[in-house]
Amino acid sequence: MPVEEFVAGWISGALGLVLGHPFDTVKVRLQTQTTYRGIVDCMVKIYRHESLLGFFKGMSFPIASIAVVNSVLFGVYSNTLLVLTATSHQERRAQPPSYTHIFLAGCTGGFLQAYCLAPFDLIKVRLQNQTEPRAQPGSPPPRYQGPVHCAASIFREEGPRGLFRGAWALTLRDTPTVGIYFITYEGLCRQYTPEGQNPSSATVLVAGGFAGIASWVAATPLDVIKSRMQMDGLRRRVYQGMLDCMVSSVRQEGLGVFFRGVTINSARAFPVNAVTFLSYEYLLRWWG
Ligand SMILES: CN(C)C(=N)NCCC[C@H](N)C(=O)O
Repeated sequence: MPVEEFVAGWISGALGLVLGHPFDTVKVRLQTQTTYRGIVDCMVKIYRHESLLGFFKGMSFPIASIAVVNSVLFGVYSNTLLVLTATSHQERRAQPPSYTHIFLAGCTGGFLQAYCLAPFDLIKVRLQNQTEPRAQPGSPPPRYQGPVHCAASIFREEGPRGLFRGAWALTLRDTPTVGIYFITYEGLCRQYTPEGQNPSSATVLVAGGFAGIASWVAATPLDVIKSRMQMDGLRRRVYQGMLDCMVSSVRQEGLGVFFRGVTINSARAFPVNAVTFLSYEYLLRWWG
């Protein structure tokens, strides 16, 4: 099994993650809290109360976990294509796989990465939602004092299954949308690249960026539900399950609730995935 795809997936994912984390914090707050009037209001409040560091809350765990999550995503995607089409990454420009194969390989990668991602994503969302400024002498400490403390507290208070809260919504969010992610990327690269050649850097950047936007727009409804399920149980359980969360969110906030955070999600998705695909492609060409 070729391992380069796993390593390239890890490095490219880490670069994208650092670039996109501040946007991600704003998105999570908008999806789960009702105190903000919009993106700008949320950004100003975070900056005023929590300083620039507020935007980077909850980033250390995703950085540590990206090695597993993104390498599973890209590694499983590429190796599934290898099984389906008997072509390696280098051979795929000359013998392009069908869109059905790309979609199936993307869904497989999305499904498996969701399981690795679930506990890390939960901890990230819980930490991002802590609105207290950095600990100051005399002020009460925030509920979670860091990722390890957060993981241990969830384990103690909610049991081992608590670490997988929201995992179903996450799996449903990622399985089809990662298929969309790779189809959009490949489709755009093929459109703007002469047959048999490698796409140029500009094409990779644009195709990666739009793949990010297309997949995140499709993912936003379940992203909202996933974030709410992950925050549920913090004080008391509000939702009986995913369906109950959907129904009560729509009852209280209307259908628009499914598109909470879609603008910031898209603004984040473009640069993150442009950089992710560019570094992924170049690392593989370099090693190839
Ligand atoms: C819509 N979804 C779930 C995706 N497209 N997932 C693939 C990876 C996305 C990238 N790490 C990011 O954080 O944007």
